[in-house]
Amino acid sequence: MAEHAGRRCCLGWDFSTQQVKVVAVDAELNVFYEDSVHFDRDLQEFGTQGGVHVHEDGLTVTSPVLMWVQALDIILEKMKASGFDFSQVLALSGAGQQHGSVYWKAGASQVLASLSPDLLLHEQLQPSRTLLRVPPSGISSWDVMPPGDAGKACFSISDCPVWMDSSTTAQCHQLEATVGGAQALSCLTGSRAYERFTGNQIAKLYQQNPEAYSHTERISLVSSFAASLFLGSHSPIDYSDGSGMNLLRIQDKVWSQACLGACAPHLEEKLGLPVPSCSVVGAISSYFVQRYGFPPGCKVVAFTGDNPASLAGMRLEEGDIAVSLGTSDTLFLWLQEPTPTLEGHIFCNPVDPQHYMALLCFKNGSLMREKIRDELASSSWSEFSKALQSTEIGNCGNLGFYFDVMEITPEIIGRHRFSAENHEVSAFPWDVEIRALIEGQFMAKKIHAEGLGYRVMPKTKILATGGASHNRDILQVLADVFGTPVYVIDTANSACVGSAYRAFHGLAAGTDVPFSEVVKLAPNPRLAAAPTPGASQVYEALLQRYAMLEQRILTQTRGPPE
Ligand SMILES: Nc1ncnc2c1ncn2[C@@H]1O[C@H](COP(=O)(O)OP(=O)(O)O)[C@@H](O)[C@H]1O
Ligand SMILES: O=C(CO)[C@@H](O)[C@H](O)COP(=O)(O)O
Repeated sequence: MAEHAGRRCCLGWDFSTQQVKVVAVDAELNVFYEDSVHFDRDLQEFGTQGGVHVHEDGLTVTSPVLMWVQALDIILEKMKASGFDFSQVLALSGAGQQHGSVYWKAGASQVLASLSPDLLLHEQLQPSRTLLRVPPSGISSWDVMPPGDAGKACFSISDCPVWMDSSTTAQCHQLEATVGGAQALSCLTGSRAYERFTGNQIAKLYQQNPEAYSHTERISLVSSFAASLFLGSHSPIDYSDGSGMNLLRIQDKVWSQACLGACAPHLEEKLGLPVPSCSVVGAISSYFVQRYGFPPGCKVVAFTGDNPASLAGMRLEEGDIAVSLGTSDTLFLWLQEPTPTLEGHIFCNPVDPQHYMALLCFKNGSLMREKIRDELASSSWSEFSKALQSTEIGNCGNLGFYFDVMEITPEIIGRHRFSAENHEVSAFPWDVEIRALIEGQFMAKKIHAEGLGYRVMPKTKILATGGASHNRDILQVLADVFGTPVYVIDTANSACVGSAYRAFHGLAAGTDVPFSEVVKLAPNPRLAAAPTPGASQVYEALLQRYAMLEQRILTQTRGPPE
C-alpha cells in the first residue's frame, strides 16, 4: 500500500493556465502528495500551446473546457492507481486561473446531478464530436440514452475565454461609459475595465453569439466551474475571484446592477449569488463517493482565484509582498482598506472578509522567459542561469523591455533595448539580453507596486512562488532589485497549498476561528536569496531610468498622456 494511505487530510486543487495540480495536506499541515496534469504534454489532442489557443486575430485567447474536465479525470485516476486513500479526505477546496469563464448549457445541472460512477466525467459532460448523433427514434432526449452513448452536451460554447484574452476593448469602453468613467468603475468594482475581466467577456459573447448566451443556464469562473464538478451542482462564485469580473461591488459584496445591465440581460440569474470565500458550498457529490471512495460528508469549500489562493498558501502578512512567477507574473499585497486606482486591481481578501488584496498582473511572464531561454540559452534553464551569474548587477546600464504580447502593466508591446546612454539598440549580447529581461521584469514590478502606494520597509519580505521560483538565480535578481530578502515555501504550488489550507479553515467554519490560527503550524517560509550588498545603490539610478524609458515608449506608441 502506498505510504500516503490512511492519513486524514484536505485536498487543494489548482486549475491554472498550463495544468491542473493537486496537493494533499495532513492535519499537521504537511504536504504528503502532489500531482499534476500538463495540458500541452499530457492532453496533446487539444493542441494547446501554454494551455491555450491564440486565435487568428491575435487577441482572442481560449481554452477548451473539456480539456480541463479531462485533466481532472486523469489526475483522479492517477491518484486512485497510486493507492491514494480518498476515504480520509475531510474537505477540499481549489483555485482557478482568474477571469476565465465557462458557459453551462440549459440542462447541465441535471447532468451534473446524475453522473454515473461507471464513466469518466468528460465522457458524460460533453459527447465527443464523433459520438454526436441524432437520438434513435423513440428516445426523446439524451438523458435516457444508455451509459456509453454519451450524455447531453453541457456547455453552450466549448472554447472558454481566458485571462490572456484582450479582444474586448469595445465592451470595456461601453462599461466604463455606463458607470461614469474608468475611475468610477474602479471605485465600484476595484478595477477600471480590463479586457480579460469576465463582465466584458460576457458582454462580447452576448453581442456576438446571442443564441449561445440565451441557451446558457449558468456562467461560472474557472474556479467555481471546478467546484461545480466536485459538488455535482452549480457552485457559487466567491467574493475574491468575483472581484476580477468588473461586476462585483467590492465594498458591499453584491453584484452591481449598473454593471450587470451594461454587460448582458438576465445576467444576475446566470451568475447566482456570490458568497464569502470561506463558505462551505456543500458536500462532495455521490459520483466521487462511489467512483473514488470519498466520504459522503467530505466538504467542498468555495474555490477561488489562483492569486487569492496563493495569498492563503504563503500566509501573507501585512507589509509583505508576494511575487508569483507562474504563466503570468503577479505581485500582490494584503490591504486593510481598498484604494482603487486606474492601474492594478483590488480584490476582496480570500481569508479575511473585512480586508482586501491589491494585485498587479504582468502578462509577459514565464512564457516570455521561456522564449528568450529557447532563443539564447539552448532551451536550458541552467544555461539561462549561467548568463545571470556571469553578468554584473545593473547590466552595465543596459536596459530592456520584452513584451512579445501586449502587456497589461503597462500597455506596451514589442522588444525595446537601451544602452547606458539611453540610445535604442537593436540587439544585446546573449548574456546581457538575459539579464536585461530579468532585471527589466523586476524593475517594472517595483515601479508599478510603488505606483500603488507600496513602500519597502525594513521588515518587508518578498514571498516568491510559481514555476520560476524554482530558479535561485532569478530570485537573486528579485532580491537585488527590491533590496529585500526573498523567501519561498516548500512547494512552488502555493495556490494548491492555499486551497488545502482554506479547506481546513472551512472545516472550522461557524466557529469564528481566524485563518491565521488554522495555519499557525504550517512550515515557515525559508530564505532563498538575500540582497547583494551595494545592489540597492545600483538599482536606485536604474529604476529611475527604467521608469523614464517606459514613459518614452508609451508616449511613442500611444501619444502623450491626456
Ligand atoms: N527552473 C526554472 N526557471 C525558470 N522558470 C521555470 C523553471 N521551472 C519552471 N519554470 C517556469 O514555470 C512556468 C510554469 O509555472 P506554474 O506556476 O506551474 O504555472 P501555472 O500555474 O500558470 O500553470 C513554466 O512556464 C516555466 O517557464
Ligand atoms: O489574470 C491574472 C490575474 O489577474 C492571472 O494571474 C491569472 O490568474 C492566471 O494565473 P496563472 O495561471 O499565471 O497562475
